[in-house]
Amino acid sequence: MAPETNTMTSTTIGDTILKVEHLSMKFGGLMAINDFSFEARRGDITALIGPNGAGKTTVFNCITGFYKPTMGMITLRQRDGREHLLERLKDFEITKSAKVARTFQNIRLFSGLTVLENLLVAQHNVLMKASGYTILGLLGLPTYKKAVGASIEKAKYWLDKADLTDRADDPAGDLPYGAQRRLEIARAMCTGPELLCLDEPAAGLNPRESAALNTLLHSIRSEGVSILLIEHDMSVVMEISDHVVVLEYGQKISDGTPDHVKNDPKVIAAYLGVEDDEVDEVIAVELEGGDR
Ligand SMILES: Nc1ncnc2c1ncn2[C@@H]1O[C@H](COP(=O)(O)OP(=O)(O)OP(=O)(O)O)[C@@H](O)[C@H]1O
Repeated sequence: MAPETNTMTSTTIGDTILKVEHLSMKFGGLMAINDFSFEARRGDITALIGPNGAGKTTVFNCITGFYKPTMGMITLRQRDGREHLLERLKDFEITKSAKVARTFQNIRLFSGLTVLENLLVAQHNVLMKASGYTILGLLGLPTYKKAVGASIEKAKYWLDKADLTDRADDPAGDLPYGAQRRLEIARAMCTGPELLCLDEPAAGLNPRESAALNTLLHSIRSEGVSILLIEHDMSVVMEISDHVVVLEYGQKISDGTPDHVKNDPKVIAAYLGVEDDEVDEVIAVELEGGDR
């Protein structure tokens, strides 16, 4: 069990951790997200998929405080029952108070710092709090020393989970691409999130790296941490997700289990690039196919 990570119990499985209601985001004349609602359940891996430009990253940016939505409500419900309206919080409060962590499409590590240092820097907030924000605290307070010990334990734990222990002292920038992706996720886990948002974590990975990523995500889920994922690689989505939500042109077109979504004619039409007025035709053909 990860240091300070809560255990998943029967009372917490299956309840809602994130509720997005009537979310809209307008950029000038472009309605990037239009009245979009969905829920992510605690302990699930929820995937947000859709064609290029559908609005997936915009939704992530609204959830994690990088954008203020034009309209809508985003509620994060913590294990202890506390609720946070994310659209009202600043991005750092979303990480610190609501316990939402994220990674980005492009890797954002401290490439000159070692792998271990990247994981310790992520725990800066906890360490500073334990120091009482004073130099005396840094030098002598027992609470600070205890917090340092706990941070190192947590870093070691996630190094192991991300299969990076043997690279702990190497500069992060020297790691192969797939290992850098896992380090980013391990670093996000060191902030102690309840919800982890991953923007295309499998992009650019080879099959072996992709399998290592899946193992890491499964182990995160087994700790009771919920995952919200944007992903283009359908084999990753279908293999690891409990729940899939599909966006097209900023609107939800499907929502359900991977099997449900995979067989949804609207999703098939969206991915095949069928025009709106041809969707009914595609659906009819699919339904006929289903009857055979
Ligand atoms: N800051 C911005 N200013 C103006 N338009 C934006 C901004 N961010 C996103 N958009 C537009 O909003 C729409 C949705 O973009 P978004 O990046 O959210 O889609 P996406 O589904 O994540 O795409 P991809 O799969 O290609 O990453 C696009 O038309 C995009 O050009």
